[in-house]
Amino acid sequence: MIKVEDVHKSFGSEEILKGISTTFEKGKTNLIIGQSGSGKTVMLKCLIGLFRPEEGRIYYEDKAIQDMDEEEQRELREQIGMLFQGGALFDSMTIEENVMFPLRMFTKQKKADMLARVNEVLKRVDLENVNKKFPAQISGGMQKRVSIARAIVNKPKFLFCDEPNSGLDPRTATLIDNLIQEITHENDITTVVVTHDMNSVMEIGENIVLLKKGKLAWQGDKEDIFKTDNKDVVNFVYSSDLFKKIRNVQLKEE
Ligand SMILES: Nc1ncnc2c1ncn2[C@@H]1O[C@H](COP(=O)(O)OP(=O)(O)OP(=O)(O)O)[C@@H](O)[C@H]1O
Repeated sequence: MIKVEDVHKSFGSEEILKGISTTFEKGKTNLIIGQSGSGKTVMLKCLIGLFRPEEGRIYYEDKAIQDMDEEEQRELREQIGMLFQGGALFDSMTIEENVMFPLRMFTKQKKADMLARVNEVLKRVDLENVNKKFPAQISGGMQKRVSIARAIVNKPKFLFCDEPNSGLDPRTATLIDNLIQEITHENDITTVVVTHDMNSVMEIGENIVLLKKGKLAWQGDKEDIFKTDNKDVVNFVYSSDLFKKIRNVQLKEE
């Protein structure tokens, strides 16, 4: 579980996060949604410690990052898996080397043990016989699977994903969403996904945090989101053309 308490983050005189308080739950896919510029990525970067909020606290389980000494912060970094926008694989490394990277960085395991774990996670994401290929030699969807394998190879307790299915066709995007959710459940991970994709909201929205201009506008799950009258939620949901069309059809039928 990650608990966020009254987080403020500014750049110069511009306050981007204006006192966010929320909880991201363990064993669930927690989504941060909101219009472009609402502060989703800044929030994610505060969560992983890339940005330091001027005010507020971020608790990992019982301990706030702000109270951790260097050793505790290093331990926390080891427990974090990250899936960046676009996958961000190292082009000059093979798939196997890419996935092994966090193990080489954070552990002192023997090569054979690392390789066994790499093969285990590649199998989990349904990728076999690609070990010696380079990222450019496999499809975008496969690259995304490799990124997921790399994000979970060191058995993280916390997984952060920034727009994990951007640039993928809808079917592959759904497969990636479902894979992230399955892995979250299997390993009881606290997963936080930044997305503006309504399909993701409907597929894996177990705890959805809606940001609007740096404030928390609404929180609920994928069932709640279609029941609420909250104006910001309705505006967000029906800003998607697909949902506007579905809504029009429903209105015509009534
Ligand atoms: N390093 C930075 N320095 C200055 N301003 C920043 C920095 N990072 C983000 N911002 C500003 O913070 C605001 C929120 O940006 P953020 O990237 O969090 O939006 P977002 O909700 O993730 O949008 P999108 O969906 O377009 O990615 C923007 O106005 C952006 O210009």
